[in-house]
Amino acid sequence: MRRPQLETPTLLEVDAVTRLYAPNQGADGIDFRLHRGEVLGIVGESGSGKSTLLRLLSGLETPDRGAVRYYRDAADEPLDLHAIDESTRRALLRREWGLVHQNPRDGLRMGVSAGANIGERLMAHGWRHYGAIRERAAHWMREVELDPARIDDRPSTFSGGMQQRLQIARTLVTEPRLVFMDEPTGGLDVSVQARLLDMIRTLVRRLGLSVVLVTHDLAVARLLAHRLLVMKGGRVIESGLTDQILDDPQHAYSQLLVSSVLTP
Ligand SMILES: Nc1ncnc2c1ncn2[C@@H]1O[C@H](COP(=O)(O)OP(=O)(O)OP(=O)(O)O)[C@@H](O)[C@H]1O
Repeated sequence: MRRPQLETPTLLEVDAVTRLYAPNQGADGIDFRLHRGEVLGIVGESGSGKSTLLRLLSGLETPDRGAVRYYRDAADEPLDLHAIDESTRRALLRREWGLVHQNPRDGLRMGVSAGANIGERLMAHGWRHYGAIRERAAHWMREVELDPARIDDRPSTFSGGMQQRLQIARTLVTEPRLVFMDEPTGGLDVSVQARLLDMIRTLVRRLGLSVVLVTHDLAVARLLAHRLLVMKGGRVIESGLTDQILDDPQHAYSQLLVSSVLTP
C-alpha cells in the first residue's frame, strides 16, 4: 500500500481493526494513523472499548480482522503486527515500544530494587557494564523526579505516584519510539496527577515520543493529546484535533461527554 504524503510520516496504521466480544462490546472497525511525534488520545466512557483497542494495538490481543502496521523506517515496508511471529513481536515490544499501565504494579517488578527495575530493561538491550547501568538508572530516576538515593529501595516502599514515575522511567530508559499509556494518572490523588501529567508532557515533547493514550479524563486528554478519537460501543464516533473536539464537538455523544453529562 502506498503511504500518503503527510507532514510527518506515519508510524502506525490501524486498518479496520475489529475484536468483538458481543455486539457493541470490544473494538469494531477502527481506522486511524498515528504520525511520528504525535500524541493520540482515545477517550470514551467506561466499556466503550478503549482498553480493548490498546491491547490490539500493542499486540497483547489478536483482532478478528483488520491490521496494525508499524512503519519502523519511513523507507521500509511496514511490519504487520499480527502477521509477524511471536518472538519478533515480543522483541518489538521490548526494544522499540513501551507500555505504561494504569496500575504501576502491572509494569514493575515489585520484588527487585528501583535501580534493577530500570536496569534490567537496559540489560535486555545488551547493556552489560554494571557501573554504566547503575549510572543510567540513577539518571532516569532524576529524569522522573525520583531521588536517586533510593535506587536500592524496592518499589513497594514508594507511594503510588512514585511507583508510576518509576514505571515511566523503566519504560523510557530504552528510548522507545512508540509508547502506549493506559490511564497513566488514574487512581492517583489530584495533586499527584497534576505533577505527573506535567512531567509526562515535558518528557513526551523532549523525547519526541509518539504516544497512544487511553483516558476517560478529558482534562488529561486536553493536556497531552494532539488529536482525539472518541469511542462509543466499540466504534470511533468522532475524531479530530483535541481542541476542536473538546471546544466544538459535533457528535451528540461527544457533546454529552464534553458537557460532563456522562460520567465516564
Ligand atoms: N476479555 C473479554 N471478554 C469478554 N468481554 C470483554 C473482554 N474485554 C472487554 N470486554 C467487554 O468489552 C467492552 C469494552 O471493554 P473495554 O475494557 O475495552 O472498555 P474501556 O472503554 O476500556 O472501559 P474502562 O474505561 O472501564 O476500562 C466491555 O463491555 C467489556 O465488558
